[in-house]
Amino acid sequence: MKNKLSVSQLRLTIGKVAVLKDISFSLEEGKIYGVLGRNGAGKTSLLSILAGLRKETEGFVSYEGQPLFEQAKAMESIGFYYQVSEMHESMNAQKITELIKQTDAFRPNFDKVYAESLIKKFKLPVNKRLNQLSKGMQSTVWAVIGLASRLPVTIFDEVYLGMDAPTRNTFYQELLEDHATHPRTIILSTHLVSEMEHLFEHILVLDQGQLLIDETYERLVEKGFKLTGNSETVDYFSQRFELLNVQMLGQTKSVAVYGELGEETRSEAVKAGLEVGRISLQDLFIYMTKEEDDESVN
Ligand SMILES: Nc1ncnc2c1ncn2[C@@H]1O[C@H](COP(=O)(O)OP(=O)(O)OP(=O)(O)O)[C@@H](O)[C@H]1O
Repeated sequence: MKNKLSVSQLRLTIGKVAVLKDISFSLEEGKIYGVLGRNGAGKTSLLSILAGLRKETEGFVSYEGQPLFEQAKAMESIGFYYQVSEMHESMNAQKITELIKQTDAFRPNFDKVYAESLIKKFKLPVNKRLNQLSKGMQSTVWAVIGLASRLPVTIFDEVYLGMDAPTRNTFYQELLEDHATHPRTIILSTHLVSEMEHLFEHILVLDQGQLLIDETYERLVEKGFKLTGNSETVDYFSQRFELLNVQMLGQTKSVAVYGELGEETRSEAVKAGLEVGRISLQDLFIYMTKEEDDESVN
């Protein structure tokens, strides 16, 4: 598949703070990406660079092979939808109907009929101004605009945080259905890992400004697993992998590890009496991004 966006040795420094550190990856056409990271990991900073809204300090960011920043084609093709409170004041003074009309005029792929059907589905009051809506409703309006714009690259930076659970659920369903009929590159940043993981085809994990993981969803969840059993046997097998977490349950040891297990090692481990289990993406994310002094992770 063709690469849409590429990032090479990207660094972003703000003041004296190294916000993004030597990041390289490519995003393919038509895939849904999850960008995961704890608070302050650098998600918004990275996504605003991908949207061409911020310039990197060092490195190279390209859209379809051309430098991205201030490139007209990239600006027309990439949409960035983020948390409501940060949206521009003048936009928030508009009615939903006006916003739809305006978007229809400047986004060539915008599907007005689809937008109106979503507005109905989400029960949004079309004649109210955005700043008269609740935070969750405002987020939903931007999610609707983002979906119906059908841009080649759509970035949702935690736009769903203000929505309640049923609204988020409808948004996820719509996103999957619309992506199936109109494939395009979609990037979703979140820390709502367990509730959104079914959406992702590929995952990037950021941690303290570094890219920790760049992996397909399938391979990522396959590479995280748990070995449980006799302590010495667990140690013998787990030393071949990256150790993520250790738990002692009496004489039984349970470790979460990351790496290529392979069928041969799996059957050896099972033969040696170990239980080999899966770990959820959420746990994998927690283990990989925990800090030394985090007490919430045992
Ligand atoms: N304008 C700025 N001036 C100084 N530091 C900044 C600025 N913008 C971001 N940062 C710093 O960059 C780091 C990454 O911030 P960013 O907003 O990209 O993280 P995030 O992963 O999106 O976090 P969250 O999940 O909390 O929204 C943080 O340490 C933040 O304090």
